Parts: sequence; C-alpha cells; structure tokens
Amino acid sequence: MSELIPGLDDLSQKGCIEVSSGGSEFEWMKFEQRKLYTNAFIVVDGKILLGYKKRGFGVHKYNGFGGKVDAGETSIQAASRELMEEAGIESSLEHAGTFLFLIAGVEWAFHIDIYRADSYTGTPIETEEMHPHWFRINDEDHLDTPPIPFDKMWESDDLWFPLLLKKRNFIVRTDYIREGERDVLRKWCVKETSFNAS
Ligand SMILES: Nc1ncnc2c1[nH]c(=O)n2[C@H]1C[C@H](O)[C@@H](COP(=O)(O)OP(=O)(O)OP(=O)(O)O)O1
Repeated sequence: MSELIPGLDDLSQKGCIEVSSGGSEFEWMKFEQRKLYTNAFIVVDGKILLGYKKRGFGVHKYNGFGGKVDAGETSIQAASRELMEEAGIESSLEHAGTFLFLIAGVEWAFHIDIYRADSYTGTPIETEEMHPHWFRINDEDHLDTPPIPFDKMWESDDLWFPLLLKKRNFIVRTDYIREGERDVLRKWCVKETSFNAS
C-alpha cells in the first residue's frame, strides 16, 4: 500500500490507487485546526463551467464555485448555496473528492469537499465574486471554446482534474508555500478511491 496521507481518514485510503505524488524531500505541514469548504464543478456536453475569481482568496484564478461551510449547514447544502450565490444556478451535486489543502501562513487546513454535476438549471451569471466561463474538456470537440486554463488555476488542479472529468472519486492533499505573490505547490499526493471519502 502507498504511504497514508496524513490529515485524511486512514480507512478511506484503504484500497486506493496512488495517481501522483511529489515533494518527498519535504515534511507535510502541521496543522491544529481544520475548516470545511466546498467546490463544485458543472460538466455538460464536453464543457466545464469555471468561475474567474474577482476578489478574496484565490483572486484572479479560475476555479469551481464554492466557499466555507456555514455553522448549521451540511457540506452539500453549502455547496448548493455557494453555486447559487456565485453562479446563479441550481444543480443536483454528487460528491467527487476530498481535498486537504494547506498553505504556509494560514494556520488552518482547508478540508474541501469537491462536487460535480452533469446538469443544472438556470443561466450562469456574473456575480460579485465570480465571472463564469465555459471551457472544452478535450481537443476533439468544441474547438470554438477555449481549453481549460490550467496556467491560471491552482497549480495542483491538473493533477486531479482528469479524475474529476472521468467521474472517478479521489482524495488529494496539497501543501503550498508563498513565494512573493505566488502560491507554489511544494508537496502533494493524489489517490483514486473506489468510494466516497468524507
Ligand atoms: N488549492 C486549491 N485548489 C482548488 N480549489 C481551492 C484550493 N484552495 C482553495 O481554497 N480552493 C477553493 C475552496 C473554495 O471553493 C474556495 C475558497 O473559498 P472562499 O472563496 O475563500 O470562501 P467564501 O466563503 O466564498 O469566502 P468569502 O465569501 O468570505 O469571500 O477555493
């Protein structure tokens, strides 16, 4: 079995297949506190909907729609609320992955539940926080639509996006450091799971 990812449930890693890892020369960062977040991706007809973040954490990056889980909310309720607040749409979301994200300088770990859906209702709209855009998911179709802009996303996104797009469930941990204005990926591990880890 591959090395257990610290900070993620040991049981959920049983039987997982490691897809990618790096930064073995570094220790995993320590953390005392964990905060819950969500991130939702809509994939329809060969295209994925991403939002350009206009303010706050991760500003100027493209990402799914999501944010903090509020007190009294479940993760799926938070994911649906954030999708409506940030993109103006509703969707029946399914859990796709669990992502533990640390960044030097922030004392808590971000425990992010990743969701996906292949349909939605409403029309994606620009909101205070996000500007929605469609991107093609392969180079065979929709050549009039731009490809996924990995160079303007979190550096680790291209490690787990293939699993998200293939509808495979996964767990990920990424530890980042800050170099000036840049968020730099230092250590990571991505595993495919055969079931939902939460
Ligand atoms: N490394 C990485 N890759 C992909 N996605 C993310 C990360 N780190 C992250 O934090 N995220 C995601 C998780 C969330 O979807 C957002 C961050 O949430 P944030 O916008 O700060 O939360 P809100 O509750 O919307 O914030 P405010 O309303 O307080 O601005 O990024």
